[in-house]
Parts: sequence; structure tokens; C-alpha cells
Amino acid sequence: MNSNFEAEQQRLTNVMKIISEEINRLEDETSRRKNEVIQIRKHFWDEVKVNTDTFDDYLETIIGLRQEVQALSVSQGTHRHASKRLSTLQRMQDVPYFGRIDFLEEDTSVPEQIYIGISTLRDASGENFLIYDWRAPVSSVYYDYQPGPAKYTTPGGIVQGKLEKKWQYLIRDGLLHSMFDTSITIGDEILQEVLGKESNKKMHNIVATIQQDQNKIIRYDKGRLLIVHGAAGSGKTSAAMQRIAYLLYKYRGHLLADQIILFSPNKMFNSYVSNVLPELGEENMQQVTFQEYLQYRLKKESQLETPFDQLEYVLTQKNSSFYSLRIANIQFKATTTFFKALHRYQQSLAFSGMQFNDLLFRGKSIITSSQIAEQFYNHNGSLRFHQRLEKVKDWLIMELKKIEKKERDKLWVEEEIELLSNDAYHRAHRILAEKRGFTRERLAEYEMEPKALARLIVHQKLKPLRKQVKTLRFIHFKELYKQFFTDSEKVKKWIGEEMPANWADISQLTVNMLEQDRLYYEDATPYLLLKELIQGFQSNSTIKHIVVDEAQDYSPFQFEFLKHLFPNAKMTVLGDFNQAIFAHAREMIDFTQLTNLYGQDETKIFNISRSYRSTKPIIEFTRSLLSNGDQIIPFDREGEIPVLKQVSNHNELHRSIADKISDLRNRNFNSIAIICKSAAESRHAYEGLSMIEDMKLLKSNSLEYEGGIVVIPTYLSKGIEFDAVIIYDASEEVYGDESLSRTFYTACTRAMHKLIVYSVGQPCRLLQKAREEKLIREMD
Ligand SMILES: Nc1ncnc2c1ncn2[C@@H]1O[C@H](COP(=O)(O)OP(=O)(O)OP(=O)(O)O)[C@@H](O)[C@H]1O
Repeated sequence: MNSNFEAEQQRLTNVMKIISEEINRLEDETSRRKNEVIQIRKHFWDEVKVNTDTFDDYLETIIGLRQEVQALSVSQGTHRHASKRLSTLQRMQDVPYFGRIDFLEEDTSVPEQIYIGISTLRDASGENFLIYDWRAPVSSVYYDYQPGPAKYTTPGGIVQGKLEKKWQYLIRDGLLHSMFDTSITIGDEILQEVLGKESNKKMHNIVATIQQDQNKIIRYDKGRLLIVHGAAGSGKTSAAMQRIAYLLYKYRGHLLADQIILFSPNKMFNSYVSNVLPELGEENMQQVTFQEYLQYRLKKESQLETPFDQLEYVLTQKNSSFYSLRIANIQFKATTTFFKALHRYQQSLAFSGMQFNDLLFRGKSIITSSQIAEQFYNHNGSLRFHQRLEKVKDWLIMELKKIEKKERDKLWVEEEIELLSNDAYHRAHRILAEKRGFTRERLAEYEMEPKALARLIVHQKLKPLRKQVKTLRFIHFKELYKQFFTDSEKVKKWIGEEMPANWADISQLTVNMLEQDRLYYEDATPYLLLKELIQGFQSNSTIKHIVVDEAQDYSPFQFEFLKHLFPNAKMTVLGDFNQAIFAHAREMIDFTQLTNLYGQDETKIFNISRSYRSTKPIIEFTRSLLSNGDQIIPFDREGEIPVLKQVSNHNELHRSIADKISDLRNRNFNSIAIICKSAAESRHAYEGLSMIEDMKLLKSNSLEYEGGIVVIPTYLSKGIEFDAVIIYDASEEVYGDESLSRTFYTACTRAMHKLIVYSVGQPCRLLQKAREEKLIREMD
């Protein structure tokens, strides 16, 4: 063992000791603070004397209350802070730091040794840093430079200097296993080790091995929009998660975790990435799928198709008679042309075309839609659109009051009173008594007047109508959306030159769906947009950052919508058009169009091409599936060449897969996915493979991937990874269509260590190049 290593082990031992001492201190402090909080809560009211006899007593009571609340909040805050630091230190007990740089600052003569870990640690004096947080300005030198001239940016300016040495440490359970002087060693041993491991049920942080191009993404902090286009497995999601941790560190006190939203591709992905931030001592951001958001906003509206149902249709109904029309529908409704057209349409409604619902009471129309329209157009001409709506709302409330008065003397009220149940009668009695000022003890003394009861009954009956008016549900949104598609003349003006050739058919398709009270997924965001434009956009200005992962799955329309929805947020967008499996993105190859969202000056695009997830042979195979695959650079990790097995029928397929699975199990592959083109194929595969024990079928509502063997459709496997992947059937019959190449690529790129491709009959043409170039080994 060389002296360097011993000295490092000694330093590590010292640091571990300091961490342990700090942990002990914090354990005491947290338990003390916890007791303090409990005590304050318990004795809260003992300390405050409530007296409101005179103004001075009242004031004293308020001051007393405020002091107690303050004491409670200070103790709670200190407890929270101490517990957070405690859990970070407990994590640091395992790996206190992972790297070191020796940095010689310009105009100094002694290089400073900077050790880098997940969080800062100082010595007992509090003046010397034993460990720097990986997000500190100086730590960027570790990720950005090889020995030689280097610099880093601080809030005070740029610090120039020289990176003299760079070390990587492999520390486990507080013990130094190895250390590498990265200016001498070739390659990246620690990254090799990390990537060579088995997959995890949950994603882990990558701070010890962040690569230079990823570091740029993590720390980039200018403009409104950051776009990252990167190959499958290039670390886009990882970079996004560390970026969130970085922003929370840099803007501590100004940016909170719940002011950040991550839009995820599916629910399972939420749980997959949920560990990264806590591992780094940060709280998780909010997470949602776009579908969940739409569902939440449109829950009371029509039956909403899910993105997975839409995809399932696209993948399995190719022979349906109106397939190409549906694709045209999906593609048009994804465009910013349609987005702008809906804006123009909404503006035109200020002059004509607003649609309202009749207000119905006891089965009869009491205010008709045309009366409402008359109010909207005839009496408020000089007001702006939303002010007019407010006026109409006020007018309707007044009308309802008049109607309420008239209704009180009608026969139905008398009948209603006679038919009141005992319970309802007592409830009414209590409400009226309390209104008249009778205390709870004296309720019985109140003698109910029949007129008051009649008033109460009518008032309550009209409650739903008042609510309908207040929430603007007297506007007929569905009819308004429909009208866009039925006004064949005006629509030419709204859409302009980019009118789709088959507009009449697209319109008919939309109207048919609306008449069945259903909304296609491609209509959901446009419908919501129109609704928002009419009733006033319910934007969320508290959100400061949104991160959109698998961004190729979002339409330009949806991005425009997100921009409006979060007017104060910056956006980080990550995606890969080679994995664009939704029909709206079939012809797209990059995110150039997104630049228009905030303009060139506010937008930065990074491309990353090195891929880390899979072994080199797997990446060499998967990139051969793409026309632009040469741009993808594999990380140099050895492994077995992918295998192609052709079988003649499904019985043979199932037997062969079952044998393969038992072989993989014996070889300790923990996570194995049998990936199918669609949910329909997944169900079929799951039934056919029922002889395999402990195998699960994952569906669009599955919340978590728990490891083990799963059957899964490609679109649900997005963003996640498996030790071994089996492609269920890569035959020409299943993947023959050119448009499925991205689906097939996405499926194959989920494999980390092993990829086996089955084909029932002739393998698809997508495999041709790989077969010719022997990037896949054919099994007999
Ligand atoms: N710098 C790194 N150090 C260690 N592991 C890394 C690094 N970068 C990426 N990885 C690993 O590579 C795998 C793929 O990363 P990630 O899922 O972030 O890629 P992605 O670009 O989002 O992939 P996809 O587009 O296919 O979903 C993960 O296991 C991740 O931990």
C-alpha cells in the first residue's frame, strides 16, 4: 500500500470521525427540538391568556398568541433544518466524498485540495472546508477540466487558475477501496464500475461521475428555455434531476422544491426517479403526467381518451377504414397553427357566436340561452370580453334573485314543505333559528314561520344554479368547440393558409366525437385551451421551473399551452426524436420549432450523443436501427452481442422465451423485461407465457416497477431500464411498417446488459443492416 493511499485513508478516517460527532450532536439537537415542539403545542393555550374584555386586553391576547406562534415556528424550523442535515450526514457516512481537485488559483503559490461530496462539511472551527458540495462553484472544475488551465464562475466573477491534479475515490461504507489519479489512468474506472452494476428499481444520483457535457446542462442558467436533445441512455433524465438539485442549491431561499414541476411520461416513472433528490439531501419536486393534469381539469367534461389509448389505436388499428384520417386529425391538432386559430376564434366571439346553456329550474328553462346572448352582445358592447362575461354573471345572479322571490308563493313550495322528512324539517328549523340569533341551547324556543321556511326551501333549490352561474357553467363550451368545426366559412380566416386538405373530414370526425360526449386525446388540450381563453386563463404563477421529460411526446400545441399555464416559469425540456412514438411527431427530427416558444435569445439547445445505459455491443446494434445512428457514441463498456432468435410459431416462441428467462435468472439478472409493441400484444404474451413464475403484466395505471420479470408495452417502458430485455416479436409482420422504427428503437434501448430479439417468422427489415454488419448474432 503506498503512502499516498495511507494518507488518504487517514484523512478519510478523520473526516468520518467528524461526521459521526456531528451526527451525535444533531441527534441530540433534533430530539431536544422535537420535545420542545411537543411541549409548546401541549401548553400553547396555558401560555396565552385569552381576554377580550377591553381593547387593551384584546391587544395583549393577540400579542401573546403571536409570541407563542413565533416560538412554535422557530422550534419547528430549527427541528426541520437539523433533521435534514442529519439525514444528509447519515448518507455521507457511506460515501463522504468521491473526488478531489488540486487547484492553484492565479497569483497564489500553494494549490488548494478540494474534496467533493454530496454536501459541504467544515472542520470544528467552521473556517476550513473538509468537503465541498458538488454544486459549489469551485466543484465545477472537477467535472469540466482535465489537468491544465481551468476556471470557474462565482457570483463575484471568474476565478482563473490551474488544475494540477484530479482524483477519483471509490469509498464504500466509509472505507477507501481505491483511488485514481485521472491524469494518469486512461478511461473512467469508476464510471465503468457504476454502469456495470445491475439495474435498480429506482434511479440513483450520478454526482460522482457527471460528465462534462452533462455538467453544462446541469449548471446552465440563462434564458427561459433549455432544450436537451440526446440519445437514448445519454443521461437526460439524470442530468435533469441533478439540475433540479443544483437550482435548489443555487437559489436556496428563493426557489422551493414545490415551485418546480416535473412532467413525467407515466406514473411508473414518477416512482422510478423519486429517490434521486432525497439522496442528495433535497426534497422532491412536484411530479405529474400531462394526462393527469388534463384529467384533473376536464374531469367533469366528456369522456377523455388517454394518450395510451390513442397510441394503442395508432399501433394496432392500421387497417381501420379511417386510420389515415385519424392520423391527420392528430397531426393537425398538434400544431401551433391550430393553437393560433383557436385564439383568433376566441377573439371573434367578442362580436358573435357565443354559445350559452339555458338555465333550467325544475325541468323548465327559466333563463334562455338567447336571453343570455342578448345580454352579452347587446348591453355590454363597449366592454372587453371578460368584463362582459362578469357583467352577464352579475345580471344572472340578479335574475335568479328575482326568480327566487316569485317562486316562494308557488304551489310546489307548499307541497315540498308538506313532504319534508323529519330530518330535513329539523335541519331547516336549526338553520332558521340560528339565523334569528337563537343559541344552541335555546334552539327549541324558536317557532318556525312558514314564510321563512318557504324562503329557505326556494333558496336552497336554487343553489346549484347560482353555482353554475358563478363557475361560468352557463357557457356552452362543448358547443363552442364544435362551432369551430362547423363554421366552414369563418374557419378559413381563423386557420389561414395552413388549412389541412381534408378539413371537412377532420371536422366531421371531431363533431361525431363531441356528439357522443367523447374527446380524443388530441382534442383534450385544444378544448381546454379554448375553455381557458373564454373564461380567463387560470395560470399558475407560483411555479418557477418546469421540467418536461420525454418531450418528443408533447405536441408544439401542448408546449404553447404549458407556456401560458406557467407564465413565470423557466423550462427545461429533454427528449429524443428517435424515440418519438406518438403519431403527431412522426416527421419531426429535432426541437428547432420549440425555439419559437420564447425566441432565440431566450433559448439554448444542447445535444448530447454519448450513451451510457447499454453495453457497447448493444449500442452498436441499436444505433444501426436509425438512419442518423452514427452520431451516437457508445460508452466503452464490454458485453455480449445482442441475439436474434427466429421461431416458426407462438408456441415455440413461448417455450423458447421461458427457457431463456430461466437461464437469465440462473445468471442473476434481476430485472428482465419482455417488451411488446402494444398493450394488446402484451396481454397476448402474458397469457402465452403463463408458465413463467412471478411474472407481472405492467399496464398504464401501474404505479411502480418493483424489479423482477415483467411484460410491458414499449410506451410504458419509456425512461426506464432493465438488466435484460427480450423483444417479444420483431417479425416483419409486427414491425414491418417504417413508422414503427422509433417504437422498436425505444424498446431495444431499454437494455443495459443483455438484449435478445425474437421473431415469429421473417425478422423485420429494420434489422437488416444489423444482420448484415453482424451487430446481432443469429441463434439457431
Ligand atoms: N454520468 C453518469 N454517471 C453514471 N451513470 C450515468 C451517467 N449518465 C447516465 N448514467 C446512467 O445511464 C442510464 C441512462 O440514463 P438516463 O435514464 O438519465 O438517460 P436518458 O437520456 O434519460 O435515457 P432515455 O432517453 O433512454 O430515457 C442510467 O442508468 C444512468 O444512471
